[in-house]
Amino acid sequence: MRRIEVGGPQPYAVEVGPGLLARARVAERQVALIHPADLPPAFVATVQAALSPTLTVEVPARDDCKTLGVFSKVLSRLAQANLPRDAAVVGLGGGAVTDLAGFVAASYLRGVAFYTLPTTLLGMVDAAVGGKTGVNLPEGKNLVGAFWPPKAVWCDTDTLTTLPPAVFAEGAAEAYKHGLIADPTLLPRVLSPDFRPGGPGLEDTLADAIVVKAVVVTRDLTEKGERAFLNFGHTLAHALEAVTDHAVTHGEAVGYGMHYAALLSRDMGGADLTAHTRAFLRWQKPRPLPALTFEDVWPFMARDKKADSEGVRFVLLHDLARPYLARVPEEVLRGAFEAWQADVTRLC
Ligand SMILES: O=C(O)C(=O)C[C@@H](O)[C@H](O)[C@H](O)COP(=O)(O)O
Repeated sequence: MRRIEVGGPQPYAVEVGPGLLARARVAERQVALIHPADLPPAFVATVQAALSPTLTVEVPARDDCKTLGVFSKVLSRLAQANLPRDAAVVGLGGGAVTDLAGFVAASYLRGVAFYTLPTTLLGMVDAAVGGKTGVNLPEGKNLVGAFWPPKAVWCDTDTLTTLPPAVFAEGAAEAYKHGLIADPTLLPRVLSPDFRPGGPGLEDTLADAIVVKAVVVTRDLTEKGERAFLNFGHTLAHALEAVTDHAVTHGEAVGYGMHYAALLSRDMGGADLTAHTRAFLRWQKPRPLPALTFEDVWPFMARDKKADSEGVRFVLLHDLARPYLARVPEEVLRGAFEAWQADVTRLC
């Protein structure tokens, strides 16, 4: 069992280990439990037994739950149950549902307590930790939301054994990203055969990947500075998700997006780290992309949240663990896009 402390205005702990769904405890007397429709019923039953929720709300799976329509319906369910302000919202499931549940918690009665029980690798390494909550708009990913940190995060590693291998591999993209931006020891460990559900390398590699995020969000909860580095690969990734209406999953898109960001980093004068991002794509084996042009993705990249009034900014790497934010000239963006397309067509 590993315990990772997250500091900042509202400190909390992330616990990583087996059997945690049954051990979840909250201080609040009333609880709204939110989970996706495709979650194994045994997970829901275990958490219901642990927390005796006032109501349990099932929402559509994956990003289909991250809409203003679903958000509004969930809020109505809480209001119809007269859930009071001293209640808690608990998000159980993958990153999409914990993003939605957190935004519900941040908004209902202007804010109630929030807890996360991630059941996917992506949720554990990334989405359930750090307090970025929200939903998508047709115009782009996560365009509406709030910073609303959880009071506790329980990563029950037993849940990972039920994941299809492709879903586990999706989540590995965020752990690999933490290796590229901060802790290069993670790079071989994520690609190692020991890093698998039930494997000997799982708990420590997962926990060390979470530590990277915990350190950053402790220092910069609301992304005034270094938190933006956690967005490495996400400018193209979010565009791929939006332009394909989420047919490309977040983890696949991050794998693709990291390779684009590595090409941009090289073309802007940084070290050539593309062997790492190619190795990751070979390992992850994302589904092939539809044919896309730069013009298809550019409108979505232009709405990226790292853009300021002077335009879009990308997270690039001078070298491993040396991230920085930069504006990139259009000809460099286009050139790297062509190189990226040639690579991903060959590799994936
Ligand atoms: O926590 C962060 O900060 C991140 O950027 C981590 C990302 O991996 C994550 O997907 C995040 O939700 C994206 O944030 P966004 O601000 O680009 O929507």
